[in-house]
Amino acid sequence: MITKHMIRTLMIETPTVPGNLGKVATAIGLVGADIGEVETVKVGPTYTMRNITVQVETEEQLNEIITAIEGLEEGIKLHTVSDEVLSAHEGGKIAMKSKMPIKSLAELRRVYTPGVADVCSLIKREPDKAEIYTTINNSVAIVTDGTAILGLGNIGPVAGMPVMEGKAALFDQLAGISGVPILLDTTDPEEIIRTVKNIAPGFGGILLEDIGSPHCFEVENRLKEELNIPIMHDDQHGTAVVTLAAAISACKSAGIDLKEAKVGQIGLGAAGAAICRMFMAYGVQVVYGTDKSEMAMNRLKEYGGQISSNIEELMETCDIVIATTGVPGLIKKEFVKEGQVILALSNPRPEIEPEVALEAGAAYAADGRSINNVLGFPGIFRGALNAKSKVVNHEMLVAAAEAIASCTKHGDLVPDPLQPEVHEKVAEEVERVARHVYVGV
Ligand SMILES: NC(=O)c1ccc[n+]([C@@H]2O[C@H](COP(=O)([O-])OP(=O)(O)OC[C@H]3O[C@@H](n4cnc5c(N)ncnc54)[C@H](O)[C@@H]3O)[C@@H](O)[C@H]2O)c1
Ligand SMILES: O=C(O)C[C@H](O)C(=O)O
Ligand SMILES: [Mg+2]
Repeated sequence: MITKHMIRTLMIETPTVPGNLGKVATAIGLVGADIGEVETVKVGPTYTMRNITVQVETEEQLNEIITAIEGLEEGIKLHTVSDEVLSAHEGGKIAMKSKMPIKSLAELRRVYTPGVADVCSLIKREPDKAEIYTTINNSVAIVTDGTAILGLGNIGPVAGMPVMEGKAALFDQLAGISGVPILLDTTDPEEIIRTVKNIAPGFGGILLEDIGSPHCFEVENRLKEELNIPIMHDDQHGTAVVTLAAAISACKSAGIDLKEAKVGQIGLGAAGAAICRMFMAYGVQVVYGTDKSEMAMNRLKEYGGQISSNIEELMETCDIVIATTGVPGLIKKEFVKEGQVILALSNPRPEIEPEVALEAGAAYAADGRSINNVLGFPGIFRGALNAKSKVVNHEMLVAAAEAIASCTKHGDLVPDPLQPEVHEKVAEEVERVARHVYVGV
């Protein structure tokens, strides 16, 4: 079954007679669409109204469903077709809210002036007190210049805002962190660095998001040198953590030693380069790579990786293949080798659909929806902030990968991202390693 990416909700009326819902379901199924939720909105004496969610590949397929349902007789009526994903975004997904009630003058004076002046003066005298009396230490700036939004490319920061709001929503719900989207109207590395440094006093950490390569490398390295708070480019290190966790789990299930496996990467941009470095630092002996950019290939050589001249050659050589190109369908099913592990991580659509890779002989296959940095970044920042760490370093990232792998059931590649224990475990391990490094044990 190919994953279908368009989700629509159909409001359908059927006479309250057994068998009518079945006719609707058959009409949808014959077109090749998938049915998601079925919600009964109203059961009347003569008719029943339901919202049926369908997942389709294209507009044409949606139109075929509409025609098929309209063609059903016996009083079956299609009332509306709505796009619930779009509706869910109306007004945006996040808000800055007060934690304090302000309903009386006494409360107003406590929360704001004149009371607040004493708190300001205290922080002026003792700057460390900002950690206790402000939200700074629990806030992370989610910074993008819009140059590599998902696999959609350079669509600009405003078009990328739904992703940044999504990251903020995940920070809140999975780790209790206030994530604040910051959209930059520049793609110049120097300007990005200057801007982030100028806003840094308001944050306990900085998450760089969907900033394309190669400028993301300089931006991240310089900010790490010049600022004293945890900084992480999610597309690089968040992705590398989760990919390493998935590879550890796949190898454990398949009885292979990851360090001896031949790992191959298609796409060596922000995500690909970091995955390569992480796997090598973990102890993987050989990492092969291919990219259409010569600069990216040179980077691979610098890291000690081996170049494959094309995708076919890489697929032929490797046990574990990781793709981060942003190009849907790039890996043809004919390239898949029996028993291979294929992680096609591009969002919103992978280089090969997991179902296609499995049918073609892969032992394990997954896409960027399940192997996603959502499993890493909330807990990594929770742990770093709890430890009052000034950095996010390699040891903390490996601890996060091992924590994710330890929460994964045998036969799965990664755990369910909505399982709170996963994020708690990642946070706990990252905090433990960060504290260990700090006290210099
Ligand atoms: N699942 C996740 O958690 C996750 C996280 C980060 C990025 N990603 C996905 O990875 C993809 C890349 O993101 P990025 O931030 O690394 O972008 P990027 O622009 O930094 O890197 C993309 C790289 O792919 C290369 N490439 C493009 N087309 C190619 C082709 N036909 N053959 C070989 N190489 C090709 C480019 O030259 C570039 O080096 C995106 O689709 C993104 O959604 C997924
Ligand atoms: O944001 C995501 O869902 C994944 C990742 O950061 C991406 O850019 O694809
Ligand atoms: Mg991203």
